[in-house]
Amino acid sequence: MYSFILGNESIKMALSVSAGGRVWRKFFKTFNFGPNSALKRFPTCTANGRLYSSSSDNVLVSKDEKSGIATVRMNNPPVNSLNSAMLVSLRSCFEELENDKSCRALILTSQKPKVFCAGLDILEIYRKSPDYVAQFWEKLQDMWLSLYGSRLVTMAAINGHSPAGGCLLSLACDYRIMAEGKFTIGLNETQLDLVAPFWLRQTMVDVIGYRQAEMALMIGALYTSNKALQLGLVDKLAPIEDVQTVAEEEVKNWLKIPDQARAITKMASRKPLLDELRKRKQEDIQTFRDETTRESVQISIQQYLEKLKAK
Ligand SMILES: CC/C=C\C/C=C\CCCC/C=C/C(=O)SCCNC(=O)CCNC(=O)[C@H](O)C(C)(C)COP(=O)(O)OP(=O)(O)OC[C@H]1O[C@@H](n2cnc3c(N)ncnc32)[C@H](O)[C@@H]1OP(=O)(O)O
Repeated sequence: MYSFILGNESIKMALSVSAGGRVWRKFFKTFNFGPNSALKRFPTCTANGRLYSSSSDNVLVSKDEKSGIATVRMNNPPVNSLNSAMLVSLRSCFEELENDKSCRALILTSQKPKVFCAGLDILEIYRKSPDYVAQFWEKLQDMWLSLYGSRLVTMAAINGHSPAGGCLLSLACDYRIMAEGKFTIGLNETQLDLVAPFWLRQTMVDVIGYRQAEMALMIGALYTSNKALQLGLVDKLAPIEDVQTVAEEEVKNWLKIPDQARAITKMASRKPLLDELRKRKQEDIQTFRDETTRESVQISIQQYLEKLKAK
């Protein structure tokens, strides 16, 4: 019964041979997984189990065939900022791993220690056309839907700074291990005169609770690793050189839980937010386009960029 969850077809197969099939059938009927749901897609994994067909090397993937644990390393120097190409590569990588029946978990980390991800590439929203920023935002939404809605165990191995979009990636995972030391994490959008969208704000609330999230979001707080651990924004700390090993150990613990029960439980708790974004996708894109192209916001972004360069 507890076979991998690969897509609708294999779920149906599992149900038909299972004594408890009726229960699961009722579950899937009740939750009516949407068109983008990881649980609904049919797998298209390659014959030899190797995957990832991106033509660029901004995302590096390695997979341990025995354990089914894939490591996804962001590789967009100098700071892994999320530009359009990066968002497309990440999404395609997450989807390919999702559809690889031998993959059970993914660890998301940075190829360049000290910076996990500097967030959205600010240049992608500076003096760009409304259509361009709209397309950019949709790429972010799609990447997030694929990571947050993944059937896999997803673990963020945060081996450096993780502001804004870096924190977004971390919050979309199931568990967060962060490097000890001077590194920071948080949703600092308001410092750039930006407002985090509802789906991102909600993940912060879900992880650290309403009061702390409300405060953190309003002041655009960036927390040190220690403070982040105290708040529950990350789950564990490790010396920077051990973050990957600790993540692998933690994943192995998670993989002791039967995949199907774990994934269904995860989806049951995440489905409302996934559905809400799917439903309000166009409205969310429009808000982003209108907000970011506003002259006053463009001036704030320009000032922020100047501050970054002058650092
Ligand atoms: C529907 C909703 C409607 C409206 C909402 C609108 C928007 C919501 C968006 C919400 C989602 C997420 C938003 C974001 O992610 S915004 C990005 C925020 N990021 C940051 O504030 C981080 C900025 N960077 C840093 O603090 C540091 O770079 C960092 C990560 C601590 C690393 O420090 P260090 O190693 O010292 O590296 P440098 O600072 O010297 O940077 C090297 C180089 O990279 C440039 N750079 C850094 N970060 C970015 C970035 N995010 N985008 C583009 N470029 C970046 C930096 O300027 C340096 O460039 P140089 O040319 O000087 O080498």
